[in-house]
Amino acid sequence: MNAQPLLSARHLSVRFGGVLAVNDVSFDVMPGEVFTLIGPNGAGKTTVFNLISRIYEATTGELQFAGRRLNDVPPHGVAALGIARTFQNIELFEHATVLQNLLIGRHIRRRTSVWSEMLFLPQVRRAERETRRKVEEVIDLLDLQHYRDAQVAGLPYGVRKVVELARALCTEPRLLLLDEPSSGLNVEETGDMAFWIQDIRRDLGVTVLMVEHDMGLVSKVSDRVLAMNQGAVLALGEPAAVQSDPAVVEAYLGTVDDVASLRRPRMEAMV
Ligand SMILES: Nc1ncnc2c1ncn2[C@@H]1O[C@H](COP(=O)(O)OP(=O)(O)OP(=O)(O)O)[C@@H](O)[C@H]1O
Repeated sequence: MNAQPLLSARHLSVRFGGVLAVNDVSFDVMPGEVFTLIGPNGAGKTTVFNLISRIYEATTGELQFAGRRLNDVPPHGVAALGIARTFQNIELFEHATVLQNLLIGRHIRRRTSVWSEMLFLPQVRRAERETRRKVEEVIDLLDLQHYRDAQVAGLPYGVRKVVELARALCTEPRLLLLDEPSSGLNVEETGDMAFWIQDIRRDLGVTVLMVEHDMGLVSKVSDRVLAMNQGAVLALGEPAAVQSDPAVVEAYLGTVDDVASLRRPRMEAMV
């Protein structure tokens, strides 16, 4: 693994009125890894994503992406830097086809000017061919051939999640932010999602930063996990170590005493 982090967060804090949504959070995401944020509801995970996407402004702290300070980049400049994201609630053009959604997603990579587009100059034709090639590569990778010309609105929820993933990949990101990729999926679809994430990392070399609640998926695909609670970092390390960390168990289930009292009735029921 390369020694330079792709994404670096230092002492990030965000305050919304009286709520300290993110409290002095620091972490590095290394190139090629799958790094996952976990934590109970309201822990601050989505706020961290919104800081990286530049939707929110940090109250204090710094973000760097590929050695560049992110704090000064406007929200519309983030994708062009090589950061793509999916959302907890899918955000696609419902009345367009899968292919059209992917072509729109790809469009931000285009470097051709309006004039050259109007005149359909050779560089525009080249860019068009390259766009098609990339979109078809993503369709093949995520096995979407069957849905290429289908309207998004008519697709099952699980397929729409994969289309959203595909659209993010069409921008050829270096960092992919996945906000709860398993939300709304059944067990089988969640298993498929784990394979897609592993394929994306292996075949495209894309670094993944994910927020996820499903611990099965987290354990399967993550290299490292950062657990948060009430805005602050609780634990950082390999998935199994973080999940068994007493502070993490307590944050999810209440105090250690609460956990013990939850267990007792079941033990008694067994005797
Ligand atoms: N725009 C906002 N204005 C005010 N408070 C906010 C805003 N966004 C988030 N918060 C608050 O910040 C805290 C952290 O919220 P956040 O959505 O980041 O948590 P989360 O860990 O992503 O939770 P979940 O797992 O439920 O999505 C919560 O108390 C939330 O109410």
